[in-house]
Amino acid sequence: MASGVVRAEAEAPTAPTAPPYLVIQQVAKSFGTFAALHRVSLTITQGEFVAFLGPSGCGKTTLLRAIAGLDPPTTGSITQGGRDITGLPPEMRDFGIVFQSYALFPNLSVAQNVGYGLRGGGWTRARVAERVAELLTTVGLPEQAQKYPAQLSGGQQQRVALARALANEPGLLLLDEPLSALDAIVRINLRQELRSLQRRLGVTTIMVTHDQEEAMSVSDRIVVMSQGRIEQVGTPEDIYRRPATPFVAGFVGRSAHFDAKIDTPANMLITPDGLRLEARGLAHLLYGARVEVFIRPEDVRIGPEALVMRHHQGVVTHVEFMGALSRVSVELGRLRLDADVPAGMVTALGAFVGSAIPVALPPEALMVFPTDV
Ligand SMILES: Nc1ncnc2c1ncn2[C@@H]1O[C@H](COP(=O)(O)OP(=O)(O)OP(=O)(O)O)[C@@H](O)[C@H]1O
Repeated sequence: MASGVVRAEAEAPTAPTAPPYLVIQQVAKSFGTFAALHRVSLTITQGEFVAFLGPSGCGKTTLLRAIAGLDPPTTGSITQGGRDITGLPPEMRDFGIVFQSYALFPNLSVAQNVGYGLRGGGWTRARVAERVAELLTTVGLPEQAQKYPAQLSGGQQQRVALARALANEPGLLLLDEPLSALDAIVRINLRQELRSLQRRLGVTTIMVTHDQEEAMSVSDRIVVMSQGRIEQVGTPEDIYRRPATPFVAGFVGRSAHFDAKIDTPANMLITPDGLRLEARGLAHLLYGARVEVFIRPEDVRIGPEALVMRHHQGVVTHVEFMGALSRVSVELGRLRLDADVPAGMVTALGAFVGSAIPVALPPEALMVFPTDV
Protein backbone atom coordinates (compact mmCIF):
# COMPACT_ATOMS: atom_id res chain seq x y z
CA MET A 1 0.00 0.00 0.00
CA ALA A 2 1.31 3.43 -0.89
CA SER A 3 1.26 6.00 1.87
CA GLY A 4 -1.07 8.91 1.30
CA VAL A 5 1.54 11.62 1.85
CA VAL A 6 1.34 12.96 -1.66
CA ARG A 7 -2.01 14.68 -1.98
CA ALA A 8 -3.55 13.71 -5.30
CA GLU A 9 -5.17 16.25 -7.57
CA ALA A 10 -8.88 16.38 -6.82
CA GLU A 11 -9.61 15.04 -10.27
CA ALA A 12 -8.14 11.71 -11.27
CA PRO A 13 -7.08 11.22 -14.88
CA THR A 14 -9.81 9.65 -16.95
CA ALA A 15 -9.36 6.51 -19.01
CA PRO A 16 -7.62 7.57 -22.23
CA THR A 17 -9.77 5.38 -24.47
CA ALA A 18 -13.25 6.57 -23.44
CA PRO A 19 -14.30 10.04 -24.63
CA PRO A 20 -15.39 12.59 -21.99
CA TYR A 21 -19.19 12.77 -21.85
CA LEU A 22 -20.06 15.02 -18.94
CA VAL A 23 -17.68 17.85 -18.13
CA ILE A 24 -18.30 19.84 -14.95
CA GLN A 25 -16.10 22.90 -14.64
CA GLN A 26 -15.76 25.05 -11.54
CA VAL A 27 -19.37 24.52 -10.53
CA ALA A 28 -20.36 26.39 -7.36
CA LYS A 29 -23.77 26.59 -5.74
CA SER A 30 -24.91 28.88 -2.95
CA PHE A 31 -28.22 28.98 -1.11
CA GLY A 32 -28.32 32.53 0.22
CA THR A 33 -24.99 32.98 1.99
CA PHE A 34 -24.44 29.24 2.41
CA ALA A 35 -22.03 27.67 -0.09
CA ALA A 36 -23.23 24.12 -0.76
CA LEU A 37 -20.68 23.52 -3.55
CA HIS A 38 -17.25 25.16 -3.91
CA ARG A 39 -15.94 25.21 -7.48
CA VAL A 40 -16.26 21.53 -8.26
CA SER A 41 -14.67 20.13 -11.44
CA LEU A 42 -15.16 16.60 -12.71
CA THR A 43 -15.07 14.74 -16.02
CA ILE A 44 -17.16 11.62 -16.55
CA THR A 45 -16.51 9.44 -19.57
CA GLN A 46 -19.00 7.79 -21.88
CA GLY A 47 -20.52 4.66 -20.34
CA GLU A 48 -19.01 5.15 -16.89
CA PHE A 49 -20.83 4.32 -13.66
CA VAL A 50 -19.84 6.98 -11.13
CA ALA A 51 -20.99 7.25 -7.51
CA PHE A 52 -21.10 10.50 -5.52
CA LEU A 53 -20.27 9.39 -1.98
CA GLY A 54 -20.10 11.44 1.18
CA PRO A 55 -21.73 12.18 4.52
CA SER A 56 -25.10 13.85 4.83
CA GLY A 57 -25.04 17.48 3.70
CA CYS A 58 -21.75 17.26 1.72
CA GLY A 59 -23.41 18.44 -1.51
CA LYS A 60 -23.96 15.19 -3.44
CA THR A 61 -27.60 15.87 -4.24
CA THR A 62 -26.91 19.55 -4.99
CA LEU A 63 -24.35 18.48 -7.61
CA LEU A 64 -26.74 15.90 -9.10
CA ARG A 65 -29.53 18.48 -9.26
CA ALA A 66 -27.18 20.94 -10.99
CA ILE A 67 -26.43 18.26 -13.59
CA ALA A 68 -30.17 17.66 -14.06
CA GLY A 69 -30.97 21.39 -14.31
CA LEU A 70 -33.31 21.14 -11.30
CA ASP A 71 -31.14 23.62 -9.36
CA PRO A 72 -28.80 25.42 -11.77
CA PRO A 73 -25.31 26.26 -10.46
CA THR A 74 -24.49 29.76 -9.23
CA THR A 75 -21.30 29.76 -11.32
CA GLY A 76 -19.43 27.30 -13.51
CA SER A 77 -20.37 25.27 -16.56
CA ILE A 78 -21.62 21.80 -17.43
CA THR A 79 -21.37 20.22 -20.86
CA GLN A 80 -22.94 16.93 -21.86
CA GLY A 81 -21.90 15.21 -25.07
CA GLY A 82 -20.16 18.41 -26.17
CA ARG A 83 -23.30 20.58 -25.63
CA ASP A 84 -23.27 23.34 -23.00
CA ILE A 85 -26.29 22.52 -20.84
CA THR A 86 -25.54 24.88 -17.92
CA GLY A 87 -28.57 27.12 -18.44
CA LEU A 88 -30.96 24.61 -20.03
CA PRO A 89 -34.21 23.68 -18.24
CA PRO A 90 -34.53 19.98 -17.31
CA GLU A 91 -36.99 19.21 -20.12
CA MET A 92 -34.42 20.24 -22.73
CA ARG A 93 -31.74 17.96 -21.31
CA ASP A 94 -31.02 14.35 -22.08
CA PHE A 95 -31.30 12.39 -18.82
CA GLY A 96 -33.51 9.98 -16.91
CA ILE A 97 -33.71 10.21 -13.14
CA VAL A 98 -34.69 7.87 -10.30
CA PHE A 99 -35.34 9.18 -6.78
CA GLN A 100 -35.21 7.40 -3.45
CA SER A 101 -38.97 7.82 -3.02
CA TYR A 102 -39.93 6.01 -6.30
CA ALA A 103 -42.08 9.05 -7.28
CA LEU A 104 -44.51 6.95 -9.33
CA PHE A 105 -47.98 8.23 -10.19
CA PRO A 106 -50.24 6.24 -7.82
CA ASN A 107 -53.32 6.52 -10.04
CA LEU A 108 -51.56 5.22 -13.16
CA SER A 109 -50.82 1.57 -13.91
CA VAL A 110 -47.26 0.30 -14.16
CA ALA A 111 -47.48 0.42 -17.96
CA GLN A 112 -48.85 3.99 -17.90
CA ASN A 113 -46.11 5.08 -15.50
CA VAL A 114 -43.39 3.63 -17.70
CA GLY A 115 -44.92 5.03 -20.88
CA TYR A 116 -45.58 8.46 -19.37
CA GLY A 117 -42.56 10.17 -20.93
CA LEU A 118 -43.23 8.61 -24.33
CA ARG A 119 -46.56 10.37 -24.81
CA GLY A 120 -46.60 13.10 -27.39
CA GLY A 121 -43.29 11.98 -28.85
CA GLY A 122 -44.92 11.07 -32.16
CA TRP A 123 -45.12 7.42 -31.14
CA THR A 124 -48.13 5.30 -32.10
CA ARG A 125 -50.04 3.61 -29.27
CA ALA A 126 -48.82 0.24 -30.52
CA ARG A 127 -45.20 1.39 -30.52
CA VAL A 128 -45.54 2.81 -26.98
CA ALA A 129 -47.04 -0.50 -25.79
CA GLU A 130 -44.21 -2.41 -27.42
CA ARG A 131 -41.56 -0.17 -25.86
CA VAL A 132 -43.20 -0.39 -22.41
CA ALA A 133 -43.27 -4.19 -22.63
CA GLU A 134 -39.62 -4.22 -23.65
CA LEU A 135 -38.66 -1.94 -20.73
CA LEU A 136 -40.63 -4.00 -18.20
CA THR A 137 -38.85 -7.11 -19.43
CA THR A 138 -35.51 -5.30 -19.12
CA VAL A 139 -36.17 -4.52 -15.45
CA GLY A 140 -37.55 -8.00 -14.70
CA LEU A 141 -41.26 -7.12 -14.41
CA PRO A 142 -42.86 -8.45 -17.61
CA GLU A 143 -46.01 -9.64 -15.82
CA GLN A 144 -46.81 -6.51 -13.82
CA ALA A 145 -47.93 -4.05 -16.51
CA GLN A 146 -51.56 -3.74 -15.40
CA LYS A 147 -50.89 -3.41 -11.65
CA TYR A 148 -50.82 -0.13 -9.74
CA PRO A 149 -47.83 1.08 -7.66
CA ALA A 150 -49.56 0.31 -4.35
CA GLN A 151 -49.78 -3.34 -5.39
CA LEU A 152 -46.00 -3.64 -5.78
CA SER A 153 -43.16 -4.08 -3.28
CA GLY A 154 -40.63 -1.28 -2.79
CA GLY A 155 -38.07 -3.10 -4.94
CA GLN A 156 -40.62 -3.60 -7.73
CA GLN A 157 -41.66 0.07 -7.58
CA GLN A 158 -38.05 1.08 -7.94
CA ARG A 159 -37.69 -1.17 -10.99
CA VAL A 160 -40.71 0.60 -12.51
CA ALA A 161 -39.10 3.96 -11.75
CA LEU A 162 -35.94 2.72 -13.46
CA ALA A 163 -37.87 1.55 -16.52
CA ARG A 164 -39.56 4.96 -16.69
CA ALA A 165 -36.19 6.74 -16.44
CA LEU A 166 -34.81 4.62 -19.29
CA ALA A 167 -37.87 4.92 -21.55
CA ASN A 168 -36.48 7.63 -23.82
CA GLU A 169 -33.02 6.05 -24.02
CA PRO A 170 -31.35 8.95 -22.20
CA GLY A 171 -27.65 9.63 -22.57
CA LEU A 172 -27.35 10.03 -18.83
CA LEU A 173 -29.00 8.11 -15.99
CA LEU A 174 -29.14 9.95 -12.65
CA LEU A 175 -29.88 7.94 -9.52
CA ASP A 176 -30.51 9.81 -6.25
CA GLU A 177 -30.15 7.29 -3.40
CA PRO A 178 -32.26 4.84 -5.44
CA LEU A 179 -31.83 1.90 -3.09
CA SER A 180 -31.91 3.62 0.31
CA ALA A 181 -35.57 2.93 1.04
CA LEU A 182 -35.26 -0.81 0.38
CA ASP A 183 -34.44 -3.53 2.87
CA ALA A 184 -30.94 -5.04 2.91
CA ILE A 185 -31.39 -8.13 0.72
CA VAL A 186 -33.53 -6.44 -1.95
CA ARG A 187 -31.02 -3.63 -1.96
CA ILE A 188 -28.04 -5.91 -2.62
CA ASN A 189 -29.86 -7.83 -5.37
CA LEU A 190 -31.13 -4.69 -7.04
CA ARG A 191 -27.75 -2.96 -7.01
CA GLN A 192 -26.21 -5.93 -8.83
CA GLU A 193 -29.03 -5.95 -11.37
CA LEU A 194 -28.69 -2.21 -11.80
CA ARG A 195 -25.00 -2.60 -12.52
CA SER A 196 -25.44 -5.36 -15.07
CA LEU A 197 -28.28 -3.48 -16.75
CA GLN A 198 -26.13 -0.34 -16.92
CA ARG A 199 -23.27 -2.33 -18.47
CA ARG A 200 -25.62 -3.90 -21.00
CA LEU A 201 -27.13 -0.57 -22.04
CA GLY A 202 -23.83 1.32 -21.80
CA VAL A 203 -25.63 4.36 -20.36
CA THR A 204 -23.44 6.85 -18.50
CA THR A 205 -24.70 6.74 -14.92
CA ILE A 206 -24.30 8.80 -11.76
CA MET A 207 -25.57 7.48 -8.45
CA VAL A 208 -25.73 9.53 -5.25
CA THR A 209 -25.26 7.41 -2.15
CA HIS A 210 -24.03 7.70 1.41
CA ASP A 211 -23.48 3.92 1.52
CA GLN A 212 -19.84 3.21 0.80
CA GLU A 213 -20.30 -0.53 0.28
CA GLU A 214 -22.92 0.25 -2.36
CA ALA A 215 -20.61 2.77 -4.04
CA MET A 216 -17.68 0.32 -4.00
CA SER A 217 -19.68 -2.59 -5.37
CA VAL A 218 -21.18 -0.91 -8.44
CA SER A 219 -18.96 1.98 -9.52
CA ASP A 220 -16.18 2.36 -12.03
CA ARG A 221 -15.13 5.46 -10.11
CA ILE A 222 -16.19 7.08 -6.88
CA VAL A 223 -16.28 10.81 -6.21
CA VAL A 224 -15.79 11.31 -2.47
CA MET A 225 -17.22 14.62 -1.27
CA SER A 226 -17.05 16.56 1.97
CA GLN A 227 -18.38 20.01 2.80
CA GLY A 228 -19.13 20.97 -0.79
CA ARG A 229 -15.75 19.89 -2.13
CA ILE A 230 -14.42 16.87 -3.98
CA GLU A 231 -11.86 15.12 -1.78
CA GLN A 232 -10.89 12.41 -4.24
CA VAL A 233 -11.97 10.81 -7.50
CA GLY A 234 -10.79 7.27 -8.12
CA THR A 235 -11.59 3.62 -8.58
CA PRO A 236 -13.01 1.87 -5.51
CA GLU A 237 -9.58 0.35 -4.93
CA ASP A 238 -7.85 3.74 -5.24
CA ILE A 239 -9.98 5.38 -2.64
CA TYR A 240 -9.79 2.42 -0.27
CA ARG A 241 -6.10 1.62 -0.68
CA ARG A 242 -4.66 5.00 -1.67
CA PRO A 243 -6.79 7.67 0.01
CA ALA A 244 -5.68 11.15 -1.05
CA THR A 245 -6.74 12.96 2.12
CA PRO A 246 -7.22 12.17 5.81
CA PHE A 247 -10.96 12.65 5.29
CA VAL A 248 -11.07 9.84 2.69
CA ALA A 249 -8.88 7.58 4.84
CA GLY A 250 -11.23 8.07 7.78
CA PHE A 251 -14.53 8.02 5.89
CA VAL A 252 -14.01 5.07 3.55
CA GLY A 253 -13.69 1.71 5.27
CA ARG A 254 -12.67 1.24 8.89
CA SER A 255 -9.39 2.43 10.28
CA ALA A 256 -7.64 3.34 13.51
CA HIS A 257 -6.32 6.88 13.57
CA PHE A 258 -3.50 8.45 15.59
CA ASP A 259 -1.08 11.37 15.60
CA ALA A 260 2.69 11.01 15.33
CA LYS A 261 5.86 12.94 14.42
CA ILE A 262 8.68 12.20 12.01
CA ASP A 263 11.66 10.76 13.88
CA THR A 264 15.14 9.73 12.76
CA PRO A 265 15.94 8.08 10.46
CA ALA A 266 13.37 9.76 8.21
CA ASN A 267 11.21 6.69 7.68
CA MET A 268 10.45 6.41 11.40
CA LEU A 269 7.42 7.82 13.18
CA ILE A 270 7.08 8.39 16.89
CA THR A 271 3.72 8.52 18.66
CA PRO A 272 3.02 10.86 21.62
CA ASP A 273 3.70 8.03 24.08
CA GLY A 274 7.00 7.10 22.45
CA LEU A 275 6.05 4.19 20.21
CA ARG A 276 8.41 4.09 17.20
CA LEU A 277 6.89 2.84 13.94
CA GLU A 278 8.43 2.39 10.51
CA ALA A 279 6.53 3.85 7.52
CA ARG A 280 7.11 4.39 3.79
CA GLY A 281 7.42 7.40 1.53
CA LEU A 282 8.26 10.00 4.16
CA ALA A 283 11.74 10.98 2.92
CA HIS A 284 10.61 14.50 2.01
CA LEU A 285 9.32 15.28 5.50
CA LEU A 286 11.51 16.99 8.06
CA TYR A 287 12.43 15.67 11.47
CA GLY A 288 9.69 16.66 13.93
CA ALA A 289 6.98 17.18 11.27
CA ARG A 290 3.57 16.24 12.60
CA VAL A 291 1.54 13.59 10.76
CA GLU A 292 -1.80 11.81 11.00
CA VAL A 293 -1.66 8.06 10.63
CA PHE A 294 -4.39 5.59 9.65
CA ILE A 295 -4.29 1.78 9.56
CA ARG A 296 -7.01 -0.67 8.57
CA PRO A 297 -8.01 -3.61 10.79
CA GLU A 298 -7.11 -6.18 8.14
CA ASP A 299 -3.55 -4.82 8.07
CA VAL A 300 -2.77 -5.00 11.80
CA ARG A 301 -0.81 -8.18 12.59
CA ILE A 302 -1.08 -9.94 15.94
CA GLY A 303 0.33 -13.10 17.52
CA PRO A 304 3.04 -15.27 15.90
CA GLU A 305 2.78 -13.42 12.56
CA ALA A 306 3.71 -10.17 14.32
CA LEU A 307 6.69 -11.81 16.04
CA VAL A 308 8.64 -12.08 12.78
CA MET A 309 8.21 -8.34 12.14
CA ARG A 310 9.16 -5.21 14.09
CA HIS A 311 6.54 -5.52 16.80
CA HIS A 312 5.35 -4.17 20.14
CA GLN A 313 3.69 -5.81 23.08
CA GLY A 314 -0.05 -5.04 23.34
CA VAL A 315 -2.95 -6.17 25.48
CA VAL A 316 -6.17 -7.68 24.13
CA THR A 317 -9.17 -5.66 25.34
CA HIS A 318 -12.04 -7.13 23.35
CA VAL A 319 -12.80 -9.92 20.87
CA GLU A 320 -15.85 -9.60 18.64
CA PHE A 321 -17.14 -12.49 16.53
CA MET A 322 -18.27 -11.21 13.12
CA GLY A 323 -18.86 -14.44 11.17
CA ALA A 324 -15.94 -15.24 8.86
CA LEU A 325 -13.72 -12.79 10.74
CA SER A 326 -13.25 -11.84 14.36
CA ARG A 327 -12.22 -8.33 15.38
CA VAL A 328 -9.57 -8.34 18.08
CA SER A 329 -9.13 -4.98 19.85
CA VAL A 330 -5.72 -4.33 21.36
CA GLU A 331 -4.16 -1.52 23.36
CA LEU A 332 -0.64 -0.52 22.50
CA GLY A 333 0.26 2.10 25.05
CA ARG A 334 -2.44 4.69 24.43
CA LEU A 335 -3.22 3.45 20.92
CA ARG A 336 -6.43 1.52 20.38
CA LEU A 337 -6.18 -0.75 17.37
CA ASP A 338 -8.44 -3.37 15.84
CA ALA A 339 -7.09 -6.45 14.06
CA ASP A 340 -9.42 -8.48 11.83
CA VAL A 341 -8.39 -12.15 11.80
CA PRO A 342 -10.06 -15.33 10.48
CA ALA A 343 -12.54 -16.34 13.20
CA GLY A 344 -11.03 -19.81 13.51
CA MET A 345 -7.59 -18.33 14.29
CA VAL A 346 -8.47 -16.41 17.46
CA THR A 347 -7.43 -19.21 19.81
CA ALA A 348 -4.27 -20.09 17.83
CA LEU A 349 -3.22 -16.44 17.94
CA GLY A 350 -3.64 -16.38 21.72
CA ALA A 351 -6.13 -13.52 21.48
CA PHE A 352 -7.87 -13.79 24.86
CA VAL A 353 -9.20 -10.70 26.62
CA GLY A 354 -6.58 -9.48 29.07
CA SER A 355 -3.68 -11.42 27.54
CA ALA A 356 -0.47 -9.82 26.28
CA ILE A 357 0.03 -10.20 22.53
CA PRO A 358 2.66 -9.12 19.98
CA VAL A 359 1.30 -6.45 17.61
CA ALA A 360 2.90 -5.30 14.35
CA LEU A 361 1.92 -2.44 12.05
CA PRO A 362 3.43 -3.23 8.62
CA PRO A 363 5.21 -0.08 7.29
CA GLU A 364 3.49 -0.29 3.89
CA ALA A 365 0.05 -0.44 5.57
CA LEU A 366 0.39 2.89 7.35
CA MET A 367 -1.46 5.70 5.56
CA VAL A 368 0.40 8.84 6.60
CA PHE A 369 -0.63 12.48 6.02
CA PRO A 370 1.38 15.55 7.08
CA THR A 371 -0.68 17.88 9.27
CA ASP A 372 1.52 20.96 9.02
CA VAL A 373 1.20 21.72 5.31
N1 LIG B 1 -32.81 24.50 -1.31
C1 LIG B 1 -31.90 24.65 -0.33
N2 LIG B 1 -31.86 25.75 0.44
C2 LIG B 1 -30.93 25.91 1.40
N3 LIG B 1 -29.97 25.01 1.68
C3 LIG B 1 -29.94 23.89 0.94
C4 LIG B 1 -30.90 23.65 -0.10
N4 LIG B 1 -30.62 22.44 -0.65
C5 LIG B 1 -29.55 21.96 0.01
N5 LIG B 1 -29.12 22.83 0.96
C6 LIG B 1 -27.98 22.66 1.87
O1 LIG B 1 -26.85 22.36 1.10
C7 LIG B 1 -26.05 21.36 1.72
C8 LIG B 1 -25.85 20.20 0.79
O2 LIG B 1 -27.09 19.54 0.61
P1 LIG B 1 -27.25 18.23 -0.25
O3 LIG B 1 -28.70 17.84 -0.26
O4 LIG B 1 -26.58 18.41 -1.55
O5 LIG B 1 -26.42 17.19 0.64
P2 LIG B 1 -26.26 15.63 0.44
O6 LIG B 1 -24.80 15.38 0.42
O7 LIG B 1 -27.04 15.16 -0.74
O8 LIG B 1 -26.87 15.10 1.79
P3 LIG B 1 -27.93 13.93 2.09
O9 LIG B 1 -27.18 12.65 1.95
O10 LIG B 1 -28.34 14.21 3.50
O11 LIG B 1 -29.04 14.09 1.10
C9 LIG B 1 -26.76 20.99 3.01
O12 LIG B 1 -26.17 21.70 4.08
C10 LIG B 1 -28.19 21.46 2.78
O13 LIG B 1 -28.79 21.83 4.00
